[in-house]
Amino acid sequence: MIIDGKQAAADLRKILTIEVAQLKKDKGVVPGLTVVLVGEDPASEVYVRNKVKQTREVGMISNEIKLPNDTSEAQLLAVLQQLNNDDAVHGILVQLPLPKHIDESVIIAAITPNKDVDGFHAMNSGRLLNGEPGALVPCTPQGCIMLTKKHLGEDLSGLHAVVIGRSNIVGKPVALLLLQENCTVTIAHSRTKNLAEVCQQADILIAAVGRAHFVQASWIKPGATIIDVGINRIEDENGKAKLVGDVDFANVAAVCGAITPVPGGVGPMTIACLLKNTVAAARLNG
Ligand SMILES: Nc1nc2c(c(=O)[nH]1)N[C@@H](CN(C=O)c1ccc(C(=O)N[C@@H](CCC(=O)O)C(=O)O)cc1)CN2
Ligand SMILES: [Mg+2]
Repeated sequence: MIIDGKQAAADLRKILTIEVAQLKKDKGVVPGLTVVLVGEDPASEVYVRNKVKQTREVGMISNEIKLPNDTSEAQLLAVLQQLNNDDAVHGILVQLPLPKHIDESVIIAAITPNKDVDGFHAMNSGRLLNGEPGALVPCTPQGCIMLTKKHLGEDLSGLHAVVIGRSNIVGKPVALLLLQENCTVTIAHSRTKNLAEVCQQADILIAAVGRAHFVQASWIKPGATIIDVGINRIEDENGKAKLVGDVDFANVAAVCGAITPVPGGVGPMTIACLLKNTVAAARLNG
């Protein structure tokens, strides 16, 4: 079975459209998201355009602030301070990656935690770690759990989940979410010994390594659920640019029980969950 992330994202946006209308009716609050883009990375420009468009489509306010590549860290911090103080802005997102001369951790730390719709601020990762209410949870990990449940249902307890990757943005938070779901969780990474054997134990395998076609069919437990977070641009046999995941899709699909495609899997859920976090932030701040 192929898990359709595009459809799941459209379903979530439909629910959010109703919630946004309800929030406006009951509280007079229209959630507002501001996305800050520094520089001209072409992929980031596409993602930001899609974020702005989809935010508006569900009835929320969306603003984009485009800054030149040579924006200093201090200038970006000044923009964030203004947004932190603006009551009409419920969610703030700084598109990553930032130009090399800007320290991402300094920027993430400068966003008011209750407006941090990416869920990257230490206050939000701490809340997630402690299982506290009110955490804004990173979007891609939320999407991974929703897509896993599309196939396996709501109860994941007792299943062995293996996460390949330990980034603050995907690997660590998705492992914490799986633990909240009562999974037995293994975090594997570039130094893990016997990675194939570790993956063979997985009922749920989350691949977030950033290497095209890295996960092989021989690593897969028959019937496992595979969530592919990778977005790798490669050339096909005719030299044409092509987007592929971290999983050798064609061969793994023959062994597993269900798998997310790339494109059309986790990617669309990342933006839908950003909209969900913006509604949550409007409830926290509104
Ligand atoms: N501040 C953030 N920066 C980045 C994040 C993030 O969550 N917050 N994640 C990624 C980029 N990203 C969103 O920003 C993102 C990546 C991919 C997709 C997506 O829908 N992908 C499509 C394919 C699109 C294509 O052709 O390129 C898919 O997989 O079907 C959405 C959002 C890094 N930066
Ligand atoms: Mg940098």
